[in-house]
Amino acid sequence: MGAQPAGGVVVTAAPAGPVLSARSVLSVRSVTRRLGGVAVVNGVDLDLAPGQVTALVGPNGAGKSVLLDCLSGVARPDGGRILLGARDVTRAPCHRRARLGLARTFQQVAVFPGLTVAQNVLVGAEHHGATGAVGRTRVAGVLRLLGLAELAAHPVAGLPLGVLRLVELGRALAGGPRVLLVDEVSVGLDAAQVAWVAQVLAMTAEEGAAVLLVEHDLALVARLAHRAYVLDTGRVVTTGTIAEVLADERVRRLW
Ligand SMILES: Nc1ncnc2c1ncn2[C@@H]1O[C@H](COP(=O)(O)OP(=O)(O)OP(=O)(O)O)[C@@H](O)[C@H]1O
Repeated sequence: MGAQPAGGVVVTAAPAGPVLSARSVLSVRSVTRRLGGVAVVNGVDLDLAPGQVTALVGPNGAGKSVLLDCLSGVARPDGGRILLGARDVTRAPCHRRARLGLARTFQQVAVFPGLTVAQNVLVGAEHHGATGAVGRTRVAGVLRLLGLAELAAHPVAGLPLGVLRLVELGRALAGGPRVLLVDEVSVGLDAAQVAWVAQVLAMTAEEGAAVLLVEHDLALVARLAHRAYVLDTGRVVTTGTIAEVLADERVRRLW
C-alpha cells in the first residue's frame, strides 16, 4: 500500500461542529430489539447526516451490532421505526435497503470464499443496481482505492483477515452507498491499513455519504467522527459532538 488512497485527501482531525441543522438520511426512532426476552436494543433514537461520520460506541454487549442488524435489515426490530430518506424501511428486507443506498460491513467478516476479490466487490456493485460496464468500472475504482488491484483475480479463500476486511469494505463501497454502516472495521488490520481505511471512510463522507462507525478504537473514533452515540445495555446514554462525548464523565466510566 502507498501513503494514501488514490485521489486521496489528507485527513486531519474531523471538525467537531454540531450537525443538528443537517438533514438526516437515516432516522431511527424508538427502535427496540428483544432477544431471549431481553431488550438488547431499547428505545434507540439516532440520526445520520450526509457528509458526516457518526460513531456508535459502547462496552461489549451494549447492543451495537444488534442495532446495526436492525438498521441493515438483518434483524427486524420489535418496536420503533427506521426511515431511509423519506421511506419507512422498518420491515424492508436487506436487498431493498441496499437498492435504496444502504451498505454495511460485518463484525464477523462476511465474504464469498469461492469468489475472487474482484467478484466479491462486484456483488456489492450489482446489489446497488450497478451492473455491466458500470459495475466493472466501479469495481476497478474501488479496488484501486483500497490498494487491492493486484489481488483482483485472487480467490478470497485463504487471504488474511485484514485483506478480507478491505474486500468487504470494497463490496460495501462499490454501490456508491448514501448510508454506510461499518462494524469494527479496524479489527485484524495493521496500523498502516487502519490509517488507509480511515482516509477512505473520511473521503466517503466528504463525498456525501452518511457513515456510521461502530468501533472500539477510540483513537480512530476521535480522528474520524463528527458526532457519537454512546450505547450501554441497549440504551443511548449520551450523544453529542465527538469532543463532548469523549469528555463526558459517564462515558469515561464505561471503559
Ligand atoms: N442471537 C442472540 N441471541 C441472544 N442474545 C444475543 C444474540 N445476539 C446478541 N445477543 C446479546 O445481545 C446483547 C448485545 O449484543 P451485541 O453483539 O449487539 O453487542 P455489541 O455492543 O455489538 O458488543 P461487542 O462490542 O462485544 O461486539 C449481548 O448481551 C448479546 O449477548
